[in-house]
Amino acid sequence: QESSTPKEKHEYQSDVARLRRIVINSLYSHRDVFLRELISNANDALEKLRITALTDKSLLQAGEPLNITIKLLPSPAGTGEAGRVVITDTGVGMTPEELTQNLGTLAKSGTSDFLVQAEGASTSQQGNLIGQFGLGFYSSFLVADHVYVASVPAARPEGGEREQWVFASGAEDQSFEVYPDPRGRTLEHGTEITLVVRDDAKEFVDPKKVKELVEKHSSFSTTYPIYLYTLITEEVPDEEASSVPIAESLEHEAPSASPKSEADEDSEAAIVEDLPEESEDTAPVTPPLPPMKNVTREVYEQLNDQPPIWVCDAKTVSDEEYNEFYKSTFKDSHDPLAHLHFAGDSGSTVSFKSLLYIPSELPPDFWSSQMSRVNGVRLMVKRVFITNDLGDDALPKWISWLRAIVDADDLPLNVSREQLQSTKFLAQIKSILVKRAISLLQKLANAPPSINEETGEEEGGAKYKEVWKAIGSAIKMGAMEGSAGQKNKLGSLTRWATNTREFVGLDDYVSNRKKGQKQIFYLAGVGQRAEDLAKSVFIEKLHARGYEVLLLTEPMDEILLNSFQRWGGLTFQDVAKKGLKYGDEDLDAEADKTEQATLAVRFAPLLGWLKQEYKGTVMDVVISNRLVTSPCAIVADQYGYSANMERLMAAQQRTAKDSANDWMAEFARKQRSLEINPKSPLIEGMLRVVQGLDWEEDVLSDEGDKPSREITQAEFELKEVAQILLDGALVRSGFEVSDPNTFFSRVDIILRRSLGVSETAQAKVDVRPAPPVETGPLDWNFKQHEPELEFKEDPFELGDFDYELPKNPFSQEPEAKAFDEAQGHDEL
Ligand SMILES: Nc1ncnc2c1ncn2[C@@H]1O[C@H](COP(=O)(O)OP(=O)(O)OP(=O)(O)O)[C@@H](O)[C@H]1O
Repeated sequence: QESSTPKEKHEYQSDVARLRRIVINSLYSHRDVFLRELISNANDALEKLRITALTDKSLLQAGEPLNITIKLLPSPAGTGEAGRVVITDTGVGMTPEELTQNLGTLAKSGTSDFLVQAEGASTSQQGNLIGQFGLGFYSSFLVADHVYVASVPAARPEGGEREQWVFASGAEDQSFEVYPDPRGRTLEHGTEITLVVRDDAKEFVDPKKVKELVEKHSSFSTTYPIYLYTLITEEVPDEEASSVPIAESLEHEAPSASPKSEADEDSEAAIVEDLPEESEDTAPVTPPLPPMKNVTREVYEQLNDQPPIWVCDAKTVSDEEYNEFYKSTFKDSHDPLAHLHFAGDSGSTVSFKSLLYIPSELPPDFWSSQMSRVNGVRLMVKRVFITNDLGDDALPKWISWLRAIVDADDLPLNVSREQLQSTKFLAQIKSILVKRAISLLQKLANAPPSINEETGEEEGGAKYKEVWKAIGSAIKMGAMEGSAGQKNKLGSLTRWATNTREFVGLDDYVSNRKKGQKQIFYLAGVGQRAEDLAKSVFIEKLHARGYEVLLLTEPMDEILLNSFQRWGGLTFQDVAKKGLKYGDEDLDAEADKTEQATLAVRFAPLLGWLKQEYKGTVMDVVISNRLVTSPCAIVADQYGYSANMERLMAAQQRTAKDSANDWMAEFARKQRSLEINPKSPLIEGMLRVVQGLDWEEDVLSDEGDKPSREITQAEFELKEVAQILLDGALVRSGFEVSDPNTFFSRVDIILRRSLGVSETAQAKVDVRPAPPVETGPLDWNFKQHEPELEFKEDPFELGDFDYELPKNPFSQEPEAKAFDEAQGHDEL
């Protein structure tokens, strides 16, 4: 394709060069995808033409063929090329401007982000990433050194004629050329892509290989015929060179004289048996061989003459075929997790066939994108693509991950989306798809676990684990915003981790409840791991008693559960809040009551003292029924925030600051109680100290917050312990301590006391300051190894830092000098 016409040279957009490099680098072992990509582009161009021709009749004359042809051509001798693959479609084609724009730049959104990600990834990760991004035209360079794209637009450009132009580029080039095709017009309209195949990719010029690839990747992906054009050279008798016409000479000769194929030999063997035996001396007459010559024929063979997959009988289609069809149609490099193939009736007398797929992950922009009208439903009429934009009848956001083909039999071919919308068809289709997808999910979720005999792996229920991992959060979203009917079905499909099991449905939880249990217990900790939540102080007694607790780790979990209000007749109970009932309290009611009454009397002094101590911080101090080993916990009241809710609210307030929220948060913070564990030795110890104090009368006569009486050393120390106990309870219960510095200073004192170390002794601080400010010029030419900065030995003598600790009035030691900030800095 040498041209004498002046060629316009264009630099590739820098992103294109980067993408081509990644494609070529990472996909060497998946080179064969190039054919799928180019066929997919050809299919798109044909669809585009057919659809625009519905409104602009001038674009397509009646009877004009819409098809794709793959030609495999040998290369001229001595060129060093392995051959050429030429893929031609009779689609919309491109103007010279479109050739430059479409093939020289990347218009895809998110390209830059993708490139940054891909460049930082390993080669195999790159392969995966690219699979998701879509390779498109640039995959040509996986097998070709040079690519020529000749194209004629179907539409006449404004004020001009339709011309055939060429886009040409080498695999290594930083630029490409666009010029009028020196061959003139060879195409009516459409695009012809010529790949000059590299020597190491010569397998792709082999018809057998190409047939195999089309069968594997593309046979179902286009409804337009794909033809394979090959040149076949055969040896045939040369009639002209023969004096006797061959047909005539054969008439007189024995069958063995004709050039034989293997089949001929077989049939001849069969005939020989029927012939009368010849005497040994009758030698067979050997006829003269006719002269032969090589004849090259053009052969067109349709590669996709089978009907599209969705109209086939499901029994005749293998899983692999379903998966291949999915990957090429929906441009996904991963197999789908499940499919459903069914025929239906829309309810408005339109019958249709449909094929649904659950992809292996949510689309990358699932959470970030606004509701998109265009999603993964491809609407066809009589096998011909109509639209993938269902307008207002697009699938709801929660299920927009669904990939589906819907092919209606009884609609006119030239129907437009607007016309469809005026009928009820689209709305009916949408509701049928959602219903069917939910029933597919239910089937997977309820499949009993079974063992695959070949692999020995668990199947059935295991498949749903994969599905849940991939789209579980979308199912939760559906359960939250779906209609009442959907809410229950989707709620049944949700799965949770618990303290005893990993993957539990709500129905399963309910049937596993203990006698008398009226609550579904849950504990929420957004962003935490379920196994860490399972160790929470709030679960210890429930766990020890054998109750199951749902562990919620995603932000919407708690809101979702509360939106159900009840499940299977049980209410939901946050175990970090008041109101926890085991349901068997009545069984041992008398014994329990007596024990509670005894404990209440015994611990009354401690409860009273703690209530006084924590006044304004917690609402109440009570004896706990939920602790086993931990000494205490902070429990939110019904209207208070659990630690989880408090964190969520705090995150929200950072974005939406308003005083009503602040007020609410402050109110909620106060709605909590401290529960103490009467069985804990620490609590027992505190009780003993309180019993030794003489404080009750003082407090009763006290009007202010601070008792007017003298505080003894024992009470002072108990106050410190009480503060640490409260902060510890907050942390244990997942809350934040209000002032971590004070908390740790207190811990510090207790540690010193237990070690017999002075409570006021200061740490010796000896810090070498940074050298003086650099005044010399900046050296931009950094050497690989910069010389080490030199410091003088111990250049400054620093004064000791003092660290202020809360002062203990009972300490026998002289008071330490307070840290003077200004003085400290002066010294520096
Ligand atoms: N055979 C063709 N006929 C007409 N236009 C084409 C053809 N092949 C490519 N194009 C144009 O070139 C553009 C870029 O093609 P490319 O294959 O790189 O990306 P894409 O098809 O948009 O995306 P992807 O293939 O990744 O889904 C296409 O959007 C289309 O406009």
